[in-house]
Amino acid sequence: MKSRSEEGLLQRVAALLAEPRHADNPLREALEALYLQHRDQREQLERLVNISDRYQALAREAQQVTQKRYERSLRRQQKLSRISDGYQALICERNQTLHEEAHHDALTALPNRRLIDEHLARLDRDKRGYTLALLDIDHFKQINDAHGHDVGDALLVAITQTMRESLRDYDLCGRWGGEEFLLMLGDTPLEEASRVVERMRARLARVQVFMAGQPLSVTLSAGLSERREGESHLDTLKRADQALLRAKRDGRDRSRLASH
Ligand SMILES: Nc1nc2c(ncn2[C@@H]2O[C@H](COP(=O)(O)OP(=O)(O)OP(=O)(O)O)[C@@H](O)[C@H]2O)c(=O)[nH]1
Repeated sequence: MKSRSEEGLLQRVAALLAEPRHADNPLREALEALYLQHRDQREQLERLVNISDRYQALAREAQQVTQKRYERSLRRQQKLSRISDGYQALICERNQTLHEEAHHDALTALPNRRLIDEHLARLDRDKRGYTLALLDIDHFKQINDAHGHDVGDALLVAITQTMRESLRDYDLCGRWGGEEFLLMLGDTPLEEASRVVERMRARLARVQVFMAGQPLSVTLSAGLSERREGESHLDTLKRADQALLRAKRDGRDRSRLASH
């Protein structure tokens, strides 16, 4: 703050003022007043510089505290948002699982009645042509009675696996009831659907599960109906069911087509 030459000058002035031989000097009084005024101003300036330094230190400290607080709050926000993202992903996954469970059969994982109904309603809305095929395992009760429900279940699972593999990408197969399945073949006329179903029945007849080393297999009967112009899926279904009944009556292990 004080330069060395200024300090030296002040010391010289103070020494001159202290000299008794200058006591009567006419300039002494003015010099002393100047000296005192300068000293006051210097002290005042030093105080101001001190205040300014303290203020700057405080401002720096406050800025650091604010910065730390901001970083802490940012970290907390990031953590919360990570938790919230994870939670949302979990809810989304849960919803998907719930949706899957609500629309699929627990044993075979095939679409259940609810999903089938939604699909049929969509087909009706789209006013597209389609053929429905009801497939029913023949004498399934005998399998259950002779070998137990678990073997029946295993056979159902094996059959649905093969059904899924035999379907075209745009077809849908659902579990209609216990041992009954519904194929929904969009944009497929009756004759073409019949070929698809016959191919599938032939493959399904070759599916086997083993019981005490003995192979078990089943045959399936099918009833097919093609949607008539303006008809609702309920009527198409009814005609497929009647055709299935005929297939059963005619000896099972065969398909019957409803008149179009
Ligand atoms: N293991 C097992 N059996 C089932 C399941 N759902 C239905 N069933 C059985 O399937 C059998 C169906 O019997 P029915 O309706 O008399 O028909 P079926 O014996 O196949 O005779 P037809 O259809 O006339 O050829 C019953 O014994 C049901 O208990 C299931 O999820 N698992």
